[in-house]
Amino acid sequence: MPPKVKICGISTLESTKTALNDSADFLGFVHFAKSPRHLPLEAMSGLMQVIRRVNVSTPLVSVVVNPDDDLLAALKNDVRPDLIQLHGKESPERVAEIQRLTGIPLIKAISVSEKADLAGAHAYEPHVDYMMFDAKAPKDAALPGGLGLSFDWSLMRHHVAAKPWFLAGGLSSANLSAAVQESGASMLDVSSGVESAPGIKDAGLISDFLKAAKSL
Ligand SMILES: O=C(O)c1ccccc1N[C@@H]1O[C@H](COP(=O)(O)O)[C@@H](O)[C@H]1O
Repeated sequence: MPPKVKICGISTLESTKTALNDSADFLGFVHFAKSPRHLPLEAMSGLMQVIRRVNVSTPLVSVVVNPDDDLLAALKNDVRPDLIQLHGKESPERVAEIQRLTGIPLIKAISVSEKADLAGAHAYEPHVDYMMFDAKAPKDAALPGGLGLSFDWSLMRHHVAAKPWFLAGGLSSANLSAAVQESGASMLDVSSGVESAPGIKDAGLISDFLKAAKSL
């Protein structure tokens, strides 16, 4: 079975069309002011409404970082994504609270640089539908993800998980086969690996990535 793919950091209808034509399994939209992929909530909501007119089956994911209750209320009441991806330093208790507050299925991203980072993942599992494992950002980085950095994929090999998980960080059409082989991932998440410049999605690279993943 080929891995499922989430194309993340989408901000235009053009890249949405390419991703859907080539059978992306999830589409991600980032709301984080420091990101070159940042979408204000109104724009995210508008784009999602347009997408839903032509496609109701592909889950649409709002990616946020340490969201406060006001942002969660806006996501729940106005944007209404299928999933919320938490890509900050949210504690397991906060994730449980976010689940209660929104009722929206969650993806929790964990930053990984060494095996010990994986142990903390289990505490989140009761509160989420999916986990995500992404490379740990450098201390001085402006973003917690979307940096095109990978981690040692073999760390995932013996990870026993109660929830399905995405592998993220520095993936591209050139390395995804090795990443799947080394990590055992059945779900992939990509952003900068399908861009020509930070925040600029490239139709050819999106297509290449999806075709390479679907051919595994
Ligand atoms: O992409 C961003 O700008 C971003 C901002 C804030 C939180 C998360 C973000 N991106 C997530 O990181 C992964 C991996 O990115 P990459 O493929 O290494 O560029 C991306 O898919 C998003 O889920």
